[in-house]
Amino acid sequence: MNVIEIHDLHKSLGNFSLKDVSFAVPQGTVMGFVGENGAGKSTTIKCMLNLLKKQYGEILLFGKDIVEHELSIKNDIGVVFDDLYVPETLNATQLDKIMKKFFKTWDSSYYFERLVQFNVPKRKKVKELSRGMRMKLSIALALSHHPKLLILDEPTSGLDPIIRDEILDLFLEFMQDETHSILFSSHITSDLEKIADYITLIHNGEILLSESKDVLLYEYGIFKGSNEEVNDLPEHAIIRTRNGTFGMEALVLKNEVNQAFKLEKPSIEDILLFYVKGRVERW
Ligand SMILES: Nc1ncnc2c1ncn2[C@@H]1O[C@H](COP(=O)(O)OP(=O)(O)OP(=O)(O)O)[C@@H](O)[C@H]1O
Repeated sequence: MNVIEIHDLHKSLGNFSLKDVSFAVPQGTVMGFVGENGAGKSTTIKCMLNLLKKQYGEILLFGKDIVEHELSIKNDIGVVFDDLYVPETLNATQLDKIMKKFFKTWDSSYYFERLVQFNVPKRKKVKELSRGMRMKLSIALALSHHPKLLILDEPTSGLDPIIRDEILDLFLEFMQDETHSILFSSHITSDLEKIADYITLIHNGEILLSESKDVLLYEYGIFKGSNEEVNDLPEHAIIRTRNGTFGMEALVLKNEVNQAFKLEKPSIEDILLFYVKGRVERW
């Protein structure tokens, strides 16, 4: 079963548009949603949460249309944005009282346990918390009505590597329940490499790739050589090519290439760069 299904989503904002965006997130998995600044990640997420009205297309969460079933669907979702957007003079204890009113399933004792686990002070005002603390508070708020799906829009951007790592561990802990799922938008590919099962790449409002991370990491290879050597690769093995520092580079399907060609193992970042900056043809 897919917890998220997006079919042909279209949305224009000024000069920018999402163009027939389609992808799915299977239950029990983490989808890394990646793209450079302005690629359309937040616009897609806002449409998914019905914060922005789509022009056409279909968005199903837990198999139900988000526009028709917004309230019931939102009970099962936890959302974390790139910052904590609540009045800055409130503290974590006051936020508990507010959240109780929004969610029938709000679990105060679970929330306060998370604050202790994440070392977030209960009585400090939001404006007095460090950025890392605010994000941890944001995650505690997103988790404490026991959602089945987390939608995370750049939750680790602007954080140092230690806090980022701690936060990724919190998401991995959430994934211990096999019915849980995450959509994680980021442009930090190393975070996605650590946590994601699938990667969806958006570029200029279009989906360029949506694939299992293991397929990308273990079935793709990079060949570096001269133009003539790249020309010797079988046509159907080549996914993208680009100019390298010394000649040409080709992203290829490993199994389709003769072992005489020495291939390097790509990182997720390499693959994304090939898709965004590379060419489909050889030259
Ligand atoms: N309200 C708006 N009116 C006009 N254009 C908008 C509006 N909101 C966003 N945009 C434009 O839409 C494009 C996509 O923005 P979006 O925030 O979805 O990108 P993103 O992939 O989330 O980028 P980032 O990583 O920088 O957050 C950008 O070019 C942005 O300037």
